[in-house]
Amino acid sequence: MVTKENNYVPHPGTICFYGAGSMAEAMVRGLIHKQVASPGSISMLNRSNQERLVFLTQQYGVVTSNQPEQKNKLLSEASIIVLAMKPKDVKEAITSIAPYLTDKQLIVSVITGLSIATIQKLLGFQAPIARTMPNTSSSIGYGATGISFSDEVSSEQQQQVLTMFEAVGTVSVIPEEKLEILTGVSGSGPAYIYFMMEAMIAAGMEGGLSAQQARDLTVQTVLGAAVMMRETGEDPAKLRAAITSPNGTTQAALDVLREGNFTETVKAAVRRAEERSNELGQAVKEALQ
Ligand SMILES: NC(=O)C1=CN([C@@H]2O[C@H](COP(=O)(O)OP(=O)(O)OC[C@H]3O[C@@H](n4cnc5c(N)ncnc54)[C@H](OP(=O)(O)O)[C@@H]3O)[C@@H](O)[C@H]2O)C=CC1
Ligand SMILES: O=C(O)[C@@H]1CCC=N1
Repeated sequence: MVTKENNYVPHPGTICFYGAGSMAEAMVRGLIHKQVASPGSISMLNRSNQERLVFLTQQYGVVTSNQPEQKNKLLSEASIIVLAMKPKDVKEAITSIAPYLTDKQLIVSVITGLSIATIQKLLGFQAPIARTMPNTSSSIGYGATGISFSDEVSSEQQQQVLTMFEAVGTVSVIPEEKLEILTGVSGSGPAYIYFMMEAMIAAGMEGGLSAQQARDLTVQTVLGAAVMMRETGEDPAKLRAAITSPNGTTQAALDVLREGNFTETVKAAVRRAEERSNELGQAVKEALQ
């Protein structure tokens, strides 16, 4: 593999998001809110959606573009490039920006399943890469992010990445091969909880609560359970046992969940997300061969 240089000197502290969708916005919102980066130091680039860029500029005051020349300049000048497009768009997107990047810039990927080796292959040089798996709760400072660093990432760059993600939640630095199962737990995880909440709200409304009451009660219940687990440090099974009176309502409800194979179903869902992450990465890899 080759190293690479060009005539641009990256501006320290500038972050360029290549891909301006849900995950990029969640991070930008968190970074600005926590004052880890100023709006003027952040650029957000996409393929074509102009309306989206207008919204992002109005909402966050960041620099945005979908114009090739301006995009290439913003990419060349950024010290950190965050890759935030869907796996299906990766090949075209990364190969098209590779000529404007150098190994002096840090690449942060939030792309599901895409390995460090594949990103370096697409770039054509040995870039320093932080492969991450955040989740959308980063937008309100409650994210949970897994990170693996390539050997080329300096300790100063590692610290920059940790600062970025710790500002928007918790961080687990883990070996790259564990990022897939982490995706199944925390990357996709918020969606499982929302799914459960949707069902609780629907049941509450079907039983006669107003939509607002069902929503408020469900939100407070999930919030209380999460905070309880964090604050007490207790095993969830013990917290569950404290609610479950013998022959009471909770036991009756949990019996219904068991009849529906609740534990096995949730585990299978997490493992399927892990497997899907592998499949997504493999598809990009195969497209390169
Ligand atoms: N959403 C989530 O909860 C999480 C997502 N991720 C990962 O983050 C990545 C992004 O996901 P998400 O934000 O949901 O996706 P979105 O579909 O919301 O956004 C994708 C963005 O990529 C842009 N894009 C696509 N192709 C190109 C290209 N060739 N050049 C420039 N920009 C391009 C799109 O631009 P345009 O609209 O103009 O086409 C759009 O702004 C994915 O890989 C996903 O796996 C990781 C953790 C959690
Ligand atoms: O569904 C996806 O592919 C991404 C990865 C984690 C959350 N959303």
